[in-house]
Amino acid sequence: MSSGGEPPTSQAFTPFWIAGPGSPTAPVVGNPVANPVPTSDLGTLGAAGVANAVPPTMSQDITTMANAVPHDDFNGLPEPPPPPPQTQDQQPGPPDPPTLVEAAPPPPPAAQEATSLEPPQVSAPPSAPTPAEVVAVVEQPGPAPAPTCSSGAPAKFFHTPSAPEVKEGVVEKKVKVQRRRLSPSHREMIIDLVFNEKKTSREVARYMGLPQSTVMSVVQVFKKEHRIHKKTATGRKRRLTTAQEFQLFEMSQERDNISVDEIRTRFLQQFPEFGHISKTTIYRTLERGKKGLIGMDPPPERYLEPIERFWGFKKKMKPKKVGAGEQPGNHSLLEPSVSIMEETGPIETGNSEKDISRQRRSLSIAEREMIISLFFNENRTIREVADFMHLAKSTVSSVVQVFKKEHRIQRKTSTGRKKKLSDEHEQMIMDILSQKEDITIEETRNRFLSLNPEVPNISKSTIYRIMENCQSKLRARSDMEVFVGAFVHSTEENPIVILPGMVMGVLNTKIEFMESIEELDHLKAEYGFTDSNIHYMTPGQFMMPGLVDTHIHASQFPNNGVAMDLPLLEWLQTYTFPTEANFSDTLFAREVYSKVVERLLRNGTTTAAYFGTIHLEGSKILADVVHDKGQRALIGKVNMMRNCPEYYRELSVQESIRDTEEFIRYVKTIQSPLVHPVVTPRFAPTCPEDQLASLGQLAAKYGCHIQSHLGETQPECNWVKELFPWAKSYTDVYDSMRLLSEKSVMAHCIWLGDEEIYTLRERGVGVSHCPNSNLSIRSGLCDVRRLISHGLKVGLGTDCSGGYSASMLDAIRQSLQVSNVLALERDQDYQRLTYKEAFRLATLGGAKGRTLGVNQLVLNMEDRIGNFEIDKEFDALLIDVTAPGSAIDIFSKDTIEDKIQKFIYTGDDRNIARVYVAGHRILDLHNRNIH
Ligand SMILES: Nc1nc2[nH]cnc2c(=O)[nH]1
Repeated sequence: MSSGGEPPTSQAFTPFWIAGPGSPTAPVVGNPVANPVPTSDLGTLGAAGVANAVPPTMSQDITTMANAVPHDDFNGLPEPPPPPPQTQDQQPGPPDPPTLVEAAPPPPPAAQEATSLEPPQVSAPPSAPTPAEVVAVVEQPGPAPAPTCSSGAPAKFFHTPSAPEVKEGVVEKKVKVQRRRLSPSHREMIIDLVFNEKKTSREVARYMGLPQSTVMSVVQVFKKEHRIHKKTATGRKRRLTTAQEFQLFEMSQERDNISVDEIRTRFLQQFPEFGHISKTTIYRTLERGKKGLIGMDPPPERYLEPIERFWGFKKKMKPKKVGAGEQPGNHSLLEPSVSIMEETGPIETGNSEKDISRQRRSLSIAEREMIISLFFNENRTIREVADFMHLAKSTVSSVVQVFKKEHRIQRKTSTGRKKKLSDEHEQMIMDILSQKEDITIEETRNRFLSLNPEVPNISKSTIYRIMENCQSKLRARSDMEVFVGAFVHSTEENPIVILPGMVMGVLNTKIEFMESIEELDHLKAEYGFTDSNIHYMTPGQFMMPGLVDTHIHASQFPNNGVAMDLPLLEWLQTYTFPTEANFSDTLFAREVYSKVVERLLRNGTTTAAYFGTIHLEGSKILADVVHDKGQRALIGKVNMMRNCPEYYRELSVQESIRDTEEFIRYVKTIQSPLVHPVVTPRFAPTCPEDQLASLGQLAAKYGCHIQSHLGETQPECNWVKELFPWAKSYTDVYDSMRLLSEKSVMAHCIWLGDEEIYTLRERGVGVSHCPNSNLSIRSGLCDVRRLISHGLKVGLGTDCSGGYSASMLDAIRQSLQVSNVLALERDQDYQRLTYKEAFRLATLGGAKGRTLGVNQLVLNMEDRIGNFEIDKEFDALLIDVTAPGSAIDIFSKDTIEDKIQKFIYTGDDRNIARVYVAGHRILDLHNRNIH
């Protein structure tokens, strides 16, 4: 248990700035709003805290607050200098960075920047913790991730091949690979790379060190066995070969102004067999070309380890088997084809039936596959194949004949006719496959055979076939979804881009293509989808990216819409801490968290950065609920241990770090690509230095995001000055504790000096602008224009329940109103936020600074979500401005832009017809089906 005990039960109400130390009055568990309570912790608040905590009166109105912000915009001025380096003569500094008991592993990339900073060279403040007080983050290996496949198919359908057999005595590694017989695991690897990873046979061949024809023939045999025609079982487009990719890229380089249409025409002239190629494929290839990635595909990670083992692996060569009638030196079952071609002459053959069949039998599997491939795929004649492979024509012909026969007669393989499995047996295999996530084929076979002793054997490829059927059934449900109609999103260059008359394809989790409607037939041909896959949007519908709430307290949802009468510090003690204390009750936690996640999804929030409470179990429940409901999220277990009530605080730094580490590990074991832990020190006043420093280390150790509050109110800022007298600023407190990095999100950031803004920018920190909360509890007017023009990443947050609405549409509107108010107070040149910019803040996020290079999402997920770029995850909302009963009125003269604007200003959840996260439809208004 994290909580420091049960809340006291007195219902008396005394504002905490009136109540003296030792007069803790207590909340009632249940409805803290109806029974507002003072802090029980005034003693720790300190005199200055009390003085500074006096709520700002209404005389501290908009004018004074706005003017209090140092607002020299840097528009038109040279880039501001970076924050000056700290020197010895500066004020007393932060405590020494904590020492780890055991060396922490090198920080993950995102944390590296912060970690590599020099610690401030200043003397320790009076309250500096000793190293022993700082809790060490002890390295413990996390659980190994279960195997997954990049195509998103369940991990159970793939298994890592074991190291292939290698013969000793062969010098060239490549030759060594080619000379061995293909093991079943190699075949599976080939199948996996081609069918699941969509690698070309050339790429696979190069990667595995095999002749391309061998790879092709394995693929061909597999396709035949599984009756896969031209297109693969996934219905996925045919891939370009590396040579074709090069061709496309070279064509694009020939002239500056060459059009994609022209490239396409020329490409199809050169490769008429290709039939159709979409513009998306061409764009994507050109992109890869520009980045120098063509031909550079790294192998999927899961194969690196076995392959490395393979390269370093020396195995004793098996004694060469020489079959009856075979000449030593001629090729045998163990002799691979390449060495035969390179090292031996043609095989001596007689013409008798017996000789031919003996020769056929003695061919290696790879050779037979090569024959098949050359004959069937490359359309060589028997004679050409025989010449090329130094074999007798009759041998080649007999292999071809047998292959033809075998594949016309169902499931007859080279090992002889297989007994067809009964339907019950097939079903049993499917059951075995689905019982365990990461089951291997070998294990499946063993289990099956032990359950059915009457079955003498079953081949791996039969299991593969059953598995493949199983998979295609699974896929059939989630195969490509295609949307036709209007799309709206933001890019770095334009806050709103409207794309009417487009067609977008979504495959599994990602956006596969986005093209003009004229391309529909091409795309159908290329991807093999039909009208049944297409959703045609009505004129009242459009698709937009999912909304991203960068700051929300899930645990404050019970207070949503109440208790707005006190300013931040009093509001926390009176309403918020008592409410959060209730989350020691796990049933209550589940009830609230289910409701808040559903509410957010209904309102189109596909990604959220959540604060939970200090409770470990409750925070785990939040992660579970989010995962179950399919939302993308960062989940934080809150850390706080001072200046908060005794009944709601962590008891020690050790406990805080231990529980937080357990929480991080727990979230990681969920193994969801969507749900991640975020280290969450509540804010500086509630966290002493040693706790902050240990949390900084923990975040670095696990490569976690970090979230907190910064510069929300003036009393809070004054208080921080007193609590951390050594710090240059509030921001410096977090910076000194290694809490600022590209993965950090700081909420509010209203009362920041320029130096603090530079620091945030240098560290790549994202800012969550929470306009509703800033107005509702009167914290101040955040000048977002100032933050953006200084190069900060900014997104929007609802900050429920400081803000009274959990809807991001409300956050958009309030951000515009705050900007309007600022504009009224500033000179004429002040650039208000436009509705388009606010839309971008709520989806992609904003960053004008060129230091970051690209438009970065506050949650550091810009490579995955935020807009409709190809290959991004499909997090999207289908908006219907004509939804029955909605608050929007549409007229015949309304343009698509009017409709979008009306939705932003007057729409609500009734207009959000569907919600998609990572390609999954998790809400459909017509079915009301949040899972
Ligand atoms: N708005 C807001 N600010 C905070 N600062 C510290 N805690 C909180 C909180 O819960 N809400």
